[in-house]
Amino acid sequence: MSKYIIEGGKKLAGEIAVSGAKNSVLPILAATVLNNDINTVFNVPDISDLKVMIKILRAVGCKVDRVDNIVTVDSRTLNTVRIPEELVREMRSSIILMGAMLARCQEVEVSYPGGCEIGPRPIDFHLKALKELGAEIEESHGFIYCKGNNLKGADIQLDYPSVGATENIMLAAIKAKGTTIIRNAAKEPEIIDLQNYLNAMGGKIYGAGTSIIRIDGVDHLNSVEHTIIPDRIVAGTYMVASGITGGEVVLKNIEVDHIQSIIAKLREAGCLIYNNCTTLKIIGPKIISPIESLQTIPYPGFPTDMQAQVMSLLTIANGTSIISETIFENRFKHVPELVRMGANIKTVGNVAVIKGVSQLTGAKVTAKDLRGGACLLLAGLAAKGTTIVDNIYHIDRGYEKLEENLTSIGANIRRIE
Ligand SMILES: CC(=O)N[C@H]1[C@@H](OP(=O)(O)OP(=O)(O)OC[C@H]2O[C@@H](n3ccc(=O)[nH]c3=O)[C@H](O)[C@@H]2O)O[C@H](CO)[C@@H](O)[C@@H]1O
Ligand SMILES: C=C(OP(=O)(O)O)C(=O)O
Repeated sequence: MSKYIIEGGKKLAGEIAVSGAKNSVLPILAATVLNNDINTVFNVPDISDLKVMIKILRAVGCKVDRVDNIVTVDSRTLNTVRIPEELVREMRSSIILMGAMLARCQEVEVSYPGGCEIGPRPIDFHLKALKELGAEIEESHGFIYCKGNNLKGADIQLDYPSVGATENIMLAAIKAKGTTIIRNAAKEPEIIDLQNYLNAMGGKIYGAGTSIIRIDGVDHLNSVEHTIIPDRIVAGTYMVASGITGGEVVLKNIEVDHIQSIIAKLREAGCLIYNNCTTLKIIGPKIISPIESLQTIPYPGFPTDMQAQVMSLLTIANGTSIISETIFENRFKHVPELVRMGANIKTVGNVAVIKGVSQLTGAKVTAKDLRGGACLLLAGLAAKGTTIVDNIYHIDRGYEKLEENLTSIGANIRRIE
């Protein structure tokens, strides 16, 4: 198993260009199966989840070419509606293929998805919504068989603004007869990116970024070229790297509007942040201030995908911080690992109380999920001595050239296989 070895205590300084967003590229690549044509996607991050998505697309017969960060998918050769179980289980986003394949082939067979171990992650909203569009769904032995010869637009009320369910409905409804309305839709920037991709294909979708999305079904979808938005969570992770090391880091290729909630909390922690629309400089404080209350909330609230990374910063704040994780039931698996490094954190249910300590110390710790792994790496950058982070395949799911980027701004980090 690959590991990171980090010698902590180096101030980071320099410039990093942020990659394309994982949580945008995966649904958009799933959407390439919608038409019978060739689609090109730019600014694709080099992460392991992308490799899984490419394998899935090839497994259903698409021809996929990847040159640097450009991926071309020829979906004219799609030849099966069965998505291989071993690939679906590797990655949560594979479930988004359900809506896309249903729209393209009127049929799909898929197993329950994988993803981070951050809670049960049910897909009942997805299945209920697809049924409302007219799909017939059977579930047995962990497989879902879905048929939809005659999908019809529907008025769908989501119980929660689920990102994945909103995406699945957009994909399934794009070719349905008539109009679909999604109420209480997710408003994340990745939903807007998906709408832009689908509309460039000839879709008629309106309202992404608000809580009501309208999809007017169309008959034909054409070839498309699309550039993925910058990854707001990768940007946030590098911002914490600068903050926790008292560094001075400039980030390029960001969308400042997408990270306002992260900027606000890092300012509360004492970081100095200067930005224009696409570039941001973050200077870490000499003394990190605690954050009295941080709650993870659907966009534009503070993202659950940044909870662990900000917790690492608060472990060395000058006082007590409180974090409430409201999206996922089990997203504190990094806590016992941070405690091994000398952090003082107590959790009660979905609330973590973090009493800042003056210094973390290097230790051998294990990544339990993607962002929790990134949080341990960040803690290692600030800790005294050597930190070994095990199971970094979790981190590889979502970060491109992480050790190269961090080394280029002064970190002492290396990967051993
Ligand atoms: C709202 C939110 O922040 N969503 C995050 C979620 O998206 P992802 O699409 O994975 O999850 P959802 O947005 O669907 O889930 C939000 C909440 O709804 C529940 N739920 C969801 C679907 C369903 O059918 N039934 C159900 O009960 C989930 O258990 C969770 O508590 O994880 C991604 C990866 O970490 C993040 O990038 C997204 O920002
Ligand atoms: C948990 C994450 O991803 P996934 O939903 O793909 O597991 C994440 O991006 O933080």
